[in-house]
Amino acid sequence: MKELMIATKNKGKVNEFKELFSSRGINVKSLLDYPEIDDIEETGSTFAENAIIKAEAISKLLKLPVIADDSGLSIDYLDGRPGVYSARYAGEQKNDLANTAMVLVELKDVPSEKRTARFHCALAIAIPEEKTYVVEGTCEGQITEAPRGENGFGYDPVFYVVEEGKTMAELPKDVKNKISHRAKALVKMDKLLNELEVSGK
Ligand SMILES: O=P(O)(O)OP(=O)(O)OP(=O)(O)OC[C@H]1O[C@@H](n2cnc3c(O)ncnc32)[C@H](O)[C@@H]1O
Ligand SMILES: [Mg+2]
Repeated sequence: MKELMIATKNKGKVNEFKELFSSRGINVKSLLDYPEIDDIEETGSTFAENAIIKAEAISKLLKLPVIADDSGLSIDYLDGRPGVYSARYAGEQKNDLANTAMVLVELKDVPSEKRTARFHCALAIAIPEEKTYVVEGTCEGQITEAPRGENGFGYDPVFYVVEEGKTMAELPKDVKNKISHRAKALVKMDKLLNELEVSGK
C-alpha cells in the first residue's frame, strides 16, 4: 500500500485523512509519528499561504512529498473571523471547547439569519525539487446557539449543515467525509495526485 505524509499534529484531521485516503488505497502518516518536530509557525494571511508554508517546511525536513492542511471557520457576522486564527481563537493552548464557547459568546442574541458561516480547507502538496500545488474546498452552514453532537472535532458541534438538518458533529463520519470542506478539497487533490503520480496509482 502506498503512503502519504500529512504535515499535521491535529488528531481530528489525521483521523479524517486516514478515512478519506483508505478508500483510495493510501496509508496516511502524520506528524503524530514525529513528536520531535515542532509546530511550523503559520505566518500567512490566507489558508492557502499557511498550507504551503507547512507543506514546504516539512517536505524540506523529511525530503518527502508532503501534504499540509490549513483550515478554519469564517463567520459572516464576525467579518470572516476566526478565519486563519481558528485554532488559537481563544488562546495559544488551541482548545476546541474554548474556541467554540468564544464564538457562541460573540454571536449571543444574533438572529439565525445572520449566523451564516463556512468552513475552509486549503490542501498544499510540496514535492522535493518540484513546485508546490494548492487546492481548496468550502462547506456552507450556520452557527448554532449551543453545541450539539459528539462526532468530528473543532467547531463541528456548533456548525449546522442546513441540507442535512444536523450539526457537523451530529452527522455520521461517512456523511461529513462526503460534504466537508476537507472532502471537497481532497477530490481536487486526488486529481492532482493522479496527474503527478505521487500516490503511485
Ligand atoms: O496546523 P496543524 O498542525 O494542521 O493543526 P491545527 O489544529 O493548528 O490546524 P489549523 O492551523 O489548520 O487550524 C484549524 C482550526 O480550524 C478547526 N477546524 C479545521 N477543520 C475543521 C473541521 O473539519 N471541523 C471543525 N473544526 C475544524 C480546527 O479545530 C482548528 O481550530
Ligand atoms: Mg495550525
